[in-house]
Amino acid sequence: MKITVVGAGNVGATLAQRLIEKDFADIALVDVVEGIPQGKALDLRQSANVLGFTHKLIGSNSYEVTAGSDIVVITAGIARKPGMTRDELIGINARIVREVVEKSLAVSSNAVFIIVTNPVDAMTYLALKVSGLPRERIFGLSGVLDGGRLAAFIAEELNVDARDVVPCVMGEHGGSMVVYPRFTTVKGMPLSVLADAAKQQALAERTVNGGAEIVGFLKTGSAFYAPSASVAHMVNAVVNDSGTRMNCAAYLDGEYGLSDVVLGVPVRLGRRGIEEIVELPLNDDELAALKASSEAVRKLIAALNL
Ligand SMILES: NC(=O)C1=CN([C@@H]2O[C@H](COP(=O)(O)OP(=O)(O)OC[C@H]3O[C@@H](n4cnc5c(N)ncnc54)[C@H](O)[C@@H]3O)[C@@H](O)[C@H]2O)C=CC1
Ligand SMILES: O=C([O-])CC(=O)C(=O)O
Repeated sequence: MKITVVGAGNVGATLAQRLIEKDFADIALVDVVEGIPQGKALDLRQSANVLGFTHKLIGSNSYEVTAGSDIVVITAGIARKPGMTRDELIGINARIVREVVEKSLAVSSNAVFIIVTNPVDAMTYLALKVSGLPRERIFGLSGVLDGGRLAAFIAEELNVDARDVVPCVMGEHGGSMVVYPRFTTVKGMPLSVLADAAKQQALAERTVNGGAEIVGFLKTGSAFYAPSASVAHMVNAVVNDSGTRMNCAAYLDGEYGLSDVVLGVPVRLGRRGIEEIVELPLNDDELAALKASSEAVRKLIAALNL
């Protein structure tokens, strides 16, 4: 296996570290800034002796080293600062994602693409259109991260183990994201039963603002430990052809009554990418929230002028 990570910044470099330490694939780390991918890859390689991994890790400013990749993860782009929404990144990041998709695809025509760059739903849509690839092969990071945050907040609030939480956050990776208490469970019990309405509301609000909360602390950029762990979880499912269910930003073609839009929904991930889009039995209110979220993403997609 060979995995390319484009963008050797906070998310990309931490992801490269997580992946090389799993020792299941060669890793190519690419960035536009000279020296950064080379230096970070060299630094990581020097941990092989003590950590005991055997796969290759190369850093470069050129896509030659990425040729023949099975998976390409795109983290290239700018991150937001305090006071900004993810949407404000769209102009610069759309240009970057377009270029990265074209250059990566030219040398890895069979790869599965995982988009991280924000605003991720619109960037995943852009990547689909630029590449012309089937929707199974391009999807984005959203629900795994947002669900991980919800699980952390539930663990703190209800004094349970985060590992026992099966979270369900869908829709946009942005202000209109939707937390689904009926489909979020702790040891099989729905959050809608475990917590009163006010607590559910507070947990949902903190989840929706989870990214901004970290930006507020860090000041210079956004979260990267949980994001890189979330992408590694997605990569793992593809590498192992596991069929594991998780929520990702996927192109909808009639599912949930929505078409021609990218939105966070439950999917099964395997070697070919999205094996299945899972349609939960949402009630009218739950479906209305997902539709409203799709409208927010559609506005961003329209701004791409594709
Ligand atoms: N979808 C999600 O859940 C998440 C998305 N993100 C997004 O991921 C992106 C990256 O975040 P960070 O790693 O924290 O940012 P960062 O600023 O630490 O790293 C970004 C890297 O991209 C590189 N880059 C810029 N243009 C490039 C190009 N044309 N080709 C190759 N590399 C290029 C930069 O040189 C930099 O090293 C941001 O857009 C951020 O909003 C971050 C966390 C979660
Ligand atoms: O908040 C940001 O801008 C980065 C991101 O998407 C997240 O951490 O959820």
